[in-house]
Amino acid sequence: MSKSQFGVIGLGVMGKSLSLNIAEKGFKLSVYNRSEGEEANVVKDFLNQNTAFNNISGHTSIDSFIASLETPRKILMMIKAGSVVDAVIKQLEPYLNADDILIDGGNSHYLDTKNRYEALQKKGIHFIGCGISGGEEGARKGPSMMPGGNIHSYSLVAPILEKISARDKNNKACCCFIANNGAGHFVKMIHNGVEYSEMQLLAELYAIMSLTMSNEDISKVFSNWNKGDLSSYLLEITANILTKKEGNTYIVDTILDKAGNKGTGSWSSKTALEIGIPTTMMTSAVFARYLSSFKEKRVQLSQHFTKENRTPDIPNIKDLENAYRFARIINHQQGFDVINEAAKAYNWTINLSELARIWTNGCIIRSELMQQVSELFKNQTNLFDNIDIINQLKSLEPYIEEVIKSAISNRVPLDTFWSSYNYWVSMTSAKLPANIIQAQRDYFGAHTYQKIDAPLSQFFHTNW
Ligand SMILES: NC(=O)C1=CN([C@@H]2O[C@H](COP(=O)(O)OP(=O)(O)OC[C@H]3O[C@@H](n4cnc5c(N)ncnc54)[C@H](OP(=O)(O)O)[C@@H]3O)[C@@H](O)[C@H]2O)C=CC1
Ligand SMILES: O=C(CO)[C@H](O)[C@H](O)COP(=O)(O)O
Repeated sequence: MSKSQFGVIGLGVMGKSLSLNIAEKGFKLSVYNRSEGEEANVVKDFLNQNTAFNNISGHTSIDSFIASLETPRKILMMIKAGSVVDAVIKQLEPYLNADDILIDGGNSHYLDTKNRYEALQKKGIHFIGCGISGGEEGARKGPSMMPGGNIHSYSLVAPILEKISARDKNNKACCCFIANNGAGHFVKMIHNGVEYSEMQLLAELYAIMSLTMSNEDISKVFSNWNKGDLSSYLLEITANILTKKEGNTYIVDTILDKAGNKGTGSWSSKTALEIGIPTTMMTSAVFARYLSSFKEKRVQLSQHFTKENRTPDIPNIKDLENAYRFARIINHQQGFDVINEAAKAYNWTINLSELARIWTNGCIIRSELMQQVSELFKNQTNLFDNIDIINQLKSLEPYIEEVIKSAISNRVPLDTFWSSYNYWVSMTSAKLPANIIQAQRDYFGAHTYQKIDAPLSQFFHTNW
């Protein structure tokens, strides 16, 4: 019997969908899932539910899984990130030979990927840390794929990865080699950071609009926006979420307002803090999720505030639309800025235009704006180097100001909209009050300061 061209380890949400996608594209595939305890029937159930595919073989032992694969082996791990990945690599290692290719498609931390890449490289095993985005549906129909490692190992699996990934508007695969070692997982991490802000902006719009509007009406506005330059996957699904009912009840009205997270947003923020890039929006979106988790405390404290019996004064739809347009540009600039700086720090050559291109379809942050960003990055690496973007943000400024004023008057927290505004105003201010910070630092700690009227190489100290 001929051997399989590809193997997938892990038949969870993503692993199952990717396996079906790979099989559908005609590749002979082997799948493996652990089979202890509750997991006893995972592989059997998967095969039984997908009898239409006769090119998938299922395995519950590593021995038979490995023996079923042609060499060099090409294996995708689609498993829980963290120590599980190390444990599975440890299980696989005795069976792997030089030139075999192991891909980690989960949301692993890029520094873990770097370490795994270097450890496996010593044995001649190719390791590819591949960010994959698109959720369950994207994985089944075509995700956006962000492989990192080295270009040689990528070239060995490119025919499969590029075949199963989404297509951009020119029918090109939404998959390309990102850069060395952990770069693929790095950009996926920042993708998720941008995703956090995009989600939070929509949640904040919902917060302010629902003061006077029904779910149905908010959904109509979002659907309308989704027909033009604001269109995005997240806007589309949020419009759908708002109208979904169970019986007579809107499901969204019954969902507890405590947001979860699996870590990639906070990793993005920590990384940005470490390399000194102000990703204020994704960071405030992470904190907004954390704040939401204090539900019991919030309920207790809210008792000190009675709702005023007056009609809320909410901004008009045009203000909201333009504030949203403004904040999304800032969010994308911040996300790509941290990627650009990290690329310098880690010596990665990342083509930002190409990265934005593979995010135009398949992934969670796919959007019309991403398409425009991909075009803009053909000529520059910073959106603020484009005069049309500056003029657009300038013209949008009054709208976000109206939205913020209204949020204050209605006591609605708009963490991420505020962040975008503050960032923009700071970034476009020639003078900030950091002279006071420098004086304070020098006062209490003799940290010294530079002067506006002296060469920047000179540092001064005052005996305050
Ligand atoms: N869901 C999503 O939208 C996306 C998820 N990802 C990432 O992809 C990866 C998989 O996610 P997803 O499919 O959603 O997760 P699931 O929880 O659905 O599946 C997790 C998989 O990991 C396996 N696993 C868990 N613990 C162990 C262990 N100790 N030893 C061996 N195998 C183990 C599970 O096996 P078992 O069934 O036996 O428990 C299962 O196959 C994660 O890193 C996730 O962050 C990336 C993009 C999108
Ligand atoms: O990677 C993803 C989408 O791109 C996953 O869905 C991820 O789990 C989302 O992150 P979180 O659970 O922290 O919201």
